[in-house]
Amino acid sequence: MSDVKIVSLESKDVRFPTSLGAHGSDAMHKDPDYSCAYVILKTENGLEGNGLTFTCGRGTEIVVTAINTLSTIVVGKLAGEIFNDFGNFWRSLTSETQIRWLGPEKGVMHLATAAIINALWDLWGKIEKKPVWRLLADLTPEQLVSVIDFRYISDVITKEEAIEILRQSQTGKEQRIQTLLTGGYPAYTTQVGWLGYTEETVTRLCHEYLALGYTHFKVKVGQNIEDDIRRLRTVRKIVGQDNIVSIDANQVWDVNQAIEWVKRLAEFKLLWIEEPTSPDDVLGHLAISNALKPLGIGVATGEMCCNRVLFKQFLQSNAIQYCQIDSARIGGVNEILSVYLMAKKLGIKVCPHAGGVGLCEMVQHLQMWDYVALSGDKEGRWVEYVDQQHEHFVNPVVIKNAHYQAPLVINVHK
Ligand SMILES: C[C@H](O)[C@@H](O)[C@@H](O)[C@H](O)C(=O)O
Ligand SMILES: [Mg+2]
Repeated sequence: MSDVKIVSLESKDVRFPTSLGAHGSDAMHKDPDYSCAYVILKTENGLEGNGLTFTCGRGTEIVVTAINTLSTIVVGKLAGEIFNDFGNFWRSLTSETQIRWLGPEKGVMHLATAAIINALWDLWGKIEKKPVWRLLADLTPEQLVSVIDFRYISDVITKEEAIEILRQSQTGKEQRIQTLLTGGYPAYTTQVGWLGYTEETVTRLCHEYLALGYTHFKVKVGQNIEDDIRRLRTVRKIVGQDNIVSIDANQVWDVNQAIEWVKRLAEFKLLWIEEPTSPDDVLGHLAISNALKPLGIGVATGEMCCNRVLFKQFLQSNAIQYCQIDSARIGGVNEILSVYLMAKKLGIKVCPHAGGVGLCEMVQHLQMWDYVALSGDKEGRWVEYVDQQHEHFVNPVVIKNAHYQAPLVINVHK
């Protein structure tokens, strides 16, 4: 492991005026300006680790300040010192004796943690000269588990159990790597259904994405029931009955309102309703899930789930059927791995949230690792795909026939 020192951390406030075109708009976030708080770690031998967390415009400066506050815990450390004991380093970042009061392990501080932790994984990948999915897949079960902080989740999964699950999942790994390298990983798209798009735009985009090979489309709902019915009718007419349609309300409803509203949309044969209510309301999601089960509609959430503890409760109580981890919301790769392990143990599918700025670029690595080294399964799982802001990345995602192509090389930006 490299003994190279991390000599600086720079954080940037990067914003794009996407609200001008209503790109990314939903019932709750009517005018998002896709933005990010971006982290650049530099080592003494000239390597860079890049990471980010996604934001919607105003307030990004607060996340940047939080990153700067945490930077003293990272700068001056040897990379090897961090990566050889990553679980404990993660805990030192989230349990700093005074800063912890600002979270703990949630909100702005956890977004900042995610940006720093993701930059560290990028750096580790560059040191090992491997894309992160491959770095993860090549770690032994013991090494992988050593990056995770099991505090608060050991009642559901212990270190030893996690090692055992990972050991069992080694069977067939090489073959799955080959399958991934040839076929990629399935994507679904939300690009067709932003709430602020006109009927004409939705129609055009549905045709376009159908022609690109997509089979699963997500539509924003929740502002006006008549509009939702009209829009879903349009989408269904174009994509047909055999393709999949899901909906996303971005937390606008009360629990009973969610049940009533979604029942009125059930005729459109929906796979899931995403974020029907508050992202913290485990029992509310359970009530919605129970009410919609007879209609064949699942419940999905996760893009604003604050940490592994809340994910534990959603998974434990069967309140959700689709677990939507987000690469930049909880405390970065280390904590997300613990959610994948709990989901695997409890038999719940992970379908990551992506889009934003750089979320597709980051989360593809985690889902590819999951396929290769943990769940071993792609059936009924997709990574979200949104066609925005990819051009700003040195290694943008590559999608072919609605499948994410596994990143192979590391192009280091100089
Ligand atoms: C404000 C954002 O675009 C959200 O609407 C978006 O992340 C969305 O919830 C999604 O699932 O893609
Ligand atoms: Mg969503």
